[in-house]
Amino acid sequence: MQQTIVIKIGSSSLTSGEGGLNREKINFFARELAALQKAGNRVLLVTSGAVAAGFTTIGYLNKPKALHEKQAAAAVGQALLMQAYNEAFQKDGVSIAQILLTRADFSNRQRIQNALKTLQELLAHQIIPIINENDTVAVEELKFGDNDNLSALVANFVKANQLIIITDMDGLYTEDPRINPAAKRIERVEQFSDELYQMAGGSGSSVGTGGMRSKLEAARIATRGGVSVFIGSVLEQGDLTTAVADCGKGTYFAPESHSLSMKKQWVGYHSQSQGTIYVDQGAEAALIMGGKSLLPAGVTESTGEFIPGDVIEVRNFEKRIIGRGIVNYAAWQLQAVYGLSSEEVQKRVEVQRIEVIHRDEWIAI
Ligand SMILES: Nc1ncnc2c1ncn2[C@@H]1O[C@H](COP(=O)(O)OP(=O)(O)O)[C@@H](O)[C@H]1O
Ligand SMILES: N[C@@H](CCC(=O)OP(=O)(O)O)C(=O)O
Repeated sequence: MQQTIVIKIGSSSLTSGEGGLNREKINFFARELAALQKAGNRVLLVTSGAVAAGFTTIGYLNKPKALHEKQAAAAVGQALLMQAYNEAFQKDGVSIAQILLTRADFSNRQRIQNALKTLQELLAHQIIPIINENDTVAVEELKFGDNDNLSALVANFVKANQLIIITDMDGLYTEDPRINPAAKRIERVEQFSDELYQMAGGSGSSVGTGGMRSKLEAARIATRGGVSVFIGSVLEQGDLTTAVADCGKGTYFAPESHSLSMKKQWVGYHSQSQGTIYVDQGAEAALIMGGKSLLPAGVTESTGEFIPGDVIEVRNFEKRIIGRGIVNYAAWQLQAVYGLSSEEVQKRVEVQRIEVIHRDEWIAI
């Protein structure tokens, strides 16, 4: 069966710790991806490695931390990365294309629809799109940073069958094996839990960014969109095909059977939030367990200058994010009715809908 497969390769798998590209590895991955495409699949690559590839050319001794330095390194490295991929894929007679995206592009309907049409056109012509974050223009607060989340959004957007996240570790372990060598690998995940998130730590290498935590977040986003996910290693010839065939060296995540609608995906993951609403424990339970809408009675505070129709974040009494939704009140209207009954609210403000967030426009995170 022809499948649409998004493959994400992290910096740790493409570069050396001291910076610079590892051409042998790039040639190897190009061969693996070409084989997958020749087997009849639609293949997209999300690649990291621009910063790690470029920083030595600029003269930095280590992977830079300041944003302007990372952006400069990425500008140098992205060209080197594409040059290396181009030469590698040419050997297998495969053409490639470069796509650079930012988080802001996903929140803009027209821009992302254009990107989708471009991707579809490329795939129809057997060209492998190679996607990275547009590091030089991304603003710090809105950066993907690690590409794991970017790969999940891409996978959902193209309605991929599988997302394969290739890293330097053969899957998710009960603890970072670099810290505890006795940690055990988790073969399959059917359901996400707090316990699972506690296992996943940050990056263990000098070139990686998000570690297992951001990979787990990406797996959650993609599986909610109906995409199967694999996190693991691809080291030898045939490993990628094996990973796609459900017997790779890593951890598999089952897709949710009732995947989120495009609208809910947009609310939860693509859109930019314009403010935050804080709710009490009763409202949290109603939203999370009861499948109910949020009413003013459960709101304790809000921040941001939102207007009706904006997407906002919802946080609980511990200030932990619990979800996102489309708000039916302007910030000033909501401020006038915190904690009030719906009857009281109607006397004080004029709103289209009494619910602060309707349950159909709410997504738990
Ligand atoms: N529970 C865990 N299981 C496996 N790896 C983990 C875990 N927690 C943290 N890690 C770390 O995550 C790293 C992979 O993430 P990262 O360095 O961001 O790689 P990449 O560049 O491939 O995205 C591993 O090298 C490992 O040290
Ligand atoms: N867009 C950046 C990604 C940075 C990064 O380190 O990501 P990752 O290796 O996936 O954790 C780059 O190309 O360098």
